Amino acid sequence: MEFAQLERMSLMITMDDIVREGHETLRQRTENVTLPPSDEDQYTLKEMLQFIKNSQDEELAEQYDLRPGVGLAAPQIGLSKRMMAVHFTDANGREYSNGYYNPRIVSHSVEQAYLPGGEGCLSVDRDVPGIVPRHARITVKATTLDGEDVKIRLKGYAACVFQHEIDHLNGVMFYDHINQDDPMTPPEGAVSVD
Ligand SMILES: O=CN(O)C[C@@H](CC1CCCC1)C(=O)N1NCCC[C@H]1C(=O)Nc1ccccn1
Ligand code: NI
Repeated sequence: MEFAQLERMSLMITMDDIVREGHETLRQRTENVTLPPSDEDQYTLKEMLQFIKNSQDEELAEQYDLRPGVGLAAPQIGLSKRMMAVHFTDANGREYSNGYYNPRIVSHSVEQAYLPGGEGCLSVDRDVPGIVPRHARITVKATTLDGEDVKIRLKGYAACVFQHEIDHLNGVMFYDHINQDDPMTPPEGAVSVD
């Protein structure tokens, strides 16, 4: 591998690598990743997962000025590819920490859910108040960082996080879902996620 590629490969992701609103990749549909993934795609997805972990480490977040996050999608680092990473523990103490290629929602509940405090985004440097209606339960098929084809059933906070990330892969931002006429009123029958 030539030096330039090695040099690019050795850099950790910081906030400087995260594109903000107005950058075209945030509004593009991404292309599927060809599997098995190239060394470069594998390295990138590993770095995306590492960024999320680093962002939740107080010392590293302080040292590198990272905004704590629980998920990251490739368009947020200017890469129009169907890749995302998550690292968080849900209210039941279940841990989610992995990178995914070509995640897709294969089924979902009619029932809706929402995070009571609304949502934010590392690519959005402003508060956008409002309820973001999500599917309360989803089933996701994807290939993990380790190359395993998985089918995951998600509900609650985890379902919201995965939907937020998969939205990015389709050029959708969280505020696209907010009801402009009545942003703070949850849709009929929607449940709040604790
Ligand atoms: O596309 C991905 N993103 O834009 C990062 C987002 C993803 C979440 C937003 C709502 C559901 C998924 C993200 O993580 N945030 N949004 C902006 C600031 C806060 C931050 C967050 O929620 N941090 C956090 C850290 C530790 C524990 C709990 N929360
Ligand atoms: Ni986001």
